[in-house]
Amino acid sequence: MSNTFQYACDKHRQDRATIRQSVRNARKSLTCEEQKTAETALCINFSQHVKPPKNAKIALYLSNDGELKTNKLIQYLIKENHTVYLPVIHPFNGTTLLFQKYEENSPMIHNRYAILEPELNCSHICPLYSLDYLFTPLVAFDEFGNRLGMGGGYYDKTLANYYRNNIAKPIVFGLAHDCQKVEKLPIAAWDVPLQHILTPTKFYTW
Ligand SMILES: Nc1nc2c(c(=O)[nH]1)N(C=O)[C@@H](CNc1ccc(C(=O)N[C@@H](CCC(=O)O)C(=O)O)cc1)CN2
Ligand SMILES: Nc1ncnc2c1ncn2[C@@H]1O[C@H](COP(=O)(O)OP(=O)(O)OP(=O)(O)O)[C@@H](O)[C@H]1O
Repeated sequence: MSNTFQYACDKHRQDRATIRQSVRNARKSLTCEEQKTAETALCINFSQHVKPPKNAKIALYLSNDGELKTNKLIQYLIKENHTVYLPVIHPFNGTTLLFQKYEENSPMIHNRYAILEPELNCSHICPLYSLDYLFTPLVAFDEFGNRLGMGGGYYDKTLANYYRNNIAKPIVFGLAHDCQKVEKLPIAAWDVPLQHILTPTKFYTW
């Protein structure tokens, strides 16, 4: 590998890490009150812009690290007779995600990042292509629908074949606070762009 190419790669990685750190700090400094308001506004904005099919299968996540809280949205979706799925880090490869059905009384455990996930139960796993909607967490997004995550590459790896194979389902959304929007992200070849982003006040479509 040439020195120039190596320098460009290192710079790119460093730029992504800098944005990741500054946006993580911004969302973590939101007050409890701001988080609560955002969580309620998200439910309202969802019901105005997103019209799931009847009895839809919808993957979300449980919030961590200042992420937009999803608890109210999950309760709302269950009440509307949709089925909610949460990510579980794959027990064998440890690098991709499975999506497991979540109900109020589902047994939960902490994963390696101390994020709650359903205790693995193979009969409750939904194949990716049977999900109607997949809501991904993200650290930063830009006006082109690019997504920067926590840096584990879990969603990118899970969705790697998605666009290549031109698969219709699931529709992939990002969920974020408004303060997570940046002008332009330095993108990587493996980044999976989003079709929609929902924030407490906006709905973006590409
Ligand atoms: N709520 C939520 N769930 C999710 C994700 C997410 O971004 N948010 N993920 C999205 O992919 C996956 C988990 N990915 C994650 C990757 C890194 C860290 C994290 O906190 N990293 C620490 C360093 C941890 C270590 O030292 O091992 C850090 O950067 O401070 C958290 C989640 C699956 N579940
Ligand atoms: N499709 C893929 N195939 C192989 N490696 C991948 C793939 N996607 C991502 N990676 C690897 O994962 C690492 C982390 O990727 P990246 O920084 O884009 O994660 P992220 O999008 O921020 O995290 P996440 O998707 O977990 O929220 C990268 O260093 C890259 O090498």
